[in-house]
Amino acid sequence: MAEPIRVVVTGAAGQIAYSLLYMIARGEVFGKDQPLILHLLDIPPMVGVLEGVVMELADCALPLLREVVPTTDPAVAFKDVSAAFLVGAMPRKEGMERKDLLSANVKIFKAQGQALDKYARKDVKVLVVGNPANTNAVVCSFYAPSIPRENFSAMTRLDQNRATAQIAAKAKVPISDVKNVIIWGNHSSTQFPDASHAVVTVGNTEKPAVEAVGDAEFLKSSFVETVQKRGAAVIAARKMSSAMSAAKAACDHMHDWWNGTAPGQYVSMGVISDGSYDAPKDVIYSFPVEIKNKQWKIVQGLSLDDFAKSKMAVTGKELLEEKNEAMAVCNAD
Ligand SMILES: NC(=O)C1=CN([C@@H]2O[C@H](COP(=O)(O)OP(=O)(O)OC[C@H]3O[C@@H](n4cnc5c(N)ncnc54)[C@H](O)[C@@H]3O)[C@@H](O)[C@H]2O)C=CC1
Ligand SMILES: O=C(O)CCC(=O)C(=O)O
Repeated sequence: MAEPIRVVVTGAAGQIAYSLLYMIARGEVFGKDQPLILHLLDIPPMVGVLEGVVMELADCALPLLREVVPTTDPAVAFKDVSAAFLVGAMPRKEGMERKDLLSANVKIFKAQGQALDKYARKDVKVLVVGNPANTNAVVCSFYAPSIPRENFSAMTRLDQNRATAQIAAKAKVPISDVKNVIIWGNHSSTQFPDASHAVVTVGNTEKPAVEAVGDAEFLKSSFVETVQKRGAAVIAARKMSSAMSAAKAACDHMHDWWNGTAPGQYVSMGVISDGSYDAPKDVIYSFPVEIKNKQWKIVQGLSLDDFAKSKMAVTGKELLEEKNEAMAVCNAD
């Protein structure tokens, strides 16, 4: 069996981590023959809760889990990690936009970028979940200059999963028969969920989603709005933000980054923008990517109509504004 790898989850005493840790420790992300040492980071007031999480992980009796390291010290948490799930941050409450969290959360990601730079492996794969995820990821990368920018990503996989589920329900097919739905831009209400390149298997035939769904207007209106506002809808219903689905999406994201995407299939990830599709450069923008040998590549050459271009411009502009605001907060520190 392989040597254990070290994986850190921040916000380890929180609600997303409560689902996420079990999935990682079961082998659903890094494989069923990859032993793990889990580093759990939270803040001092949560030490008691963290102890309970450690007890429960032990009580799960998971063969791949070789060691658990609970800590409030970033130097311990990030030491030699191969993968980092940066979940720890304040979640929004009803009536807030995700960017309202910016000034509180961005400082966490500055400090964690600095700690990653100092203590983590240089090939660490970093997934930022804590909101505003794209902007936190850009900040984290900025403060970790010794780690390639390509190693920082933000989670839009939950949006992709939500969009895929909407299309599967509308086309009346199992979720596994829908692929290549794209999330462009920011993990916010300006994101653009795009089904125009998605493919649905009906019977034994692959069809464009627009044909399988049979309702082009739906794909441009209520589909887009439902996905954009799904996080808020869950908060309104649960009085807490999405957790089980967020944990599942984090596993999907890291799983595909680690293991690669199937031929002809792409997934959406917030990654450093090179200006593809006229997105602003140097923000973390969600693109469709293909992954091989743990390296993502933005899918090129997809056609965009004026509707798509206008939506993508709005979300790109928001990301630039968020980045400027975040850097101002960091510089004021
Ligand atoms: N990108 C996405 O699709 C999604 C993002 N989120 C975001 O994930 C974040 C976490 O959500 P939940 O787990 O529901 O929140 P939660 O409040 O249940 O847990 C957050 C945990 O982070 C800890 N924490 C705070 N500051 C920390 C620091 N400096 N270092 C380490 N830990 C720290 C808290 O003590 C708490 O235990 C929120 O910002 C939420 O908005 C949630 C769902 C989806
Ligand atoms: O919507 C939020 O602010 C919290 C959780 C989240 O990001 C989501 O459910 O998409």
